[in-house]
Amino acid sequence: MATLSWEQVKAHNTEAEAWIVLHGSVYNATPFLEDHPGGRDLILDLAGQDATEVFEEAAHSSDARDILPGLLVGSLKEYNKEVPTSQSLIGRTAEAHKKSSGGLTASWTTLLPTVLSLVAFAWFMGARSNRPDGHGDGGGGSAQSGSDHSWTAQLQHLGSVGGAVASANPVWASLVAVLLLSVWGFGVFISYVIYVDYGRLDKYPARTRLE
Ligand code: HEM
Repeated sequence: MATLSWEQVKAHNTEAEAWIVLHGSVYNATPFLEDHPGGRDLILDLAGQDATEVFEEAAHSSDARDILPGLLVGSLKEYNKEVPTSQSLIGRTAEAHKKSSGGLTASWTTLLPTVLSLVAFAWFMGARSNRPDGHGDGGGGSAQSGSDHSWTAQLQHLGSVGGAVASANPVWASLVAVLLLSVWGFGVFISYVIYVDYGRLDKYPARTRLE
């Protein structure tokens, strides 16, 4: 690949030879001028110059970037500017978004309800088997002790009702459990799809600006 100097780049500032510099590489934009969705003038105004910042500010898509290799002339001899691509900005924006939501990343939002339900289930089962009477799970418990109105007693009661249903009709109980799990899984899946889609700003028009 040809190594070019700034003098050479600056000399190619006409419509017939409109060279622009992007991230230290030199491109001849002339064949693409008429096809540029942002208009030919935007590129022509920058002919013979470094267009990296404005190019990235316009958040060009990966489709736009795929055009570049076909226009490549060479690389600039000296170029030490580090301009992040809007593609990497998108990655960082998604990352920052994750952090700003209190560390509740996609995997946590998936894991947390699972862990909590498992803990609650284990606790219910434990509480149920530790009941002093051990019988009458279906409706018993309302007159067990003075603490029955506390939330823990209510939860234990709920657990014992669940346990009674499960032992009375395990097939039905498993079907309900599977149904609930599927609804929950579908919810997690949909929120994840929305999240990932949201993070992919490159899918939207180039005029989308990154904050
Ligand atoms: C050879 C270099 C360039 C190529 C291959 C290119 C390619 C494209 C493509 C394919 C789009 C459509 C949207 C997308 O896919 O991102 C676009 C839009 C755009 N480009 Fe470029 N571009 C180049 C240089 C520039 C430069 C130097 C500017 C300077 C400001 C610029 C500004 C814009 C703007 C503002 C839009 C949005 C147009 C709109 O949404 O109406 N582009 N470009």
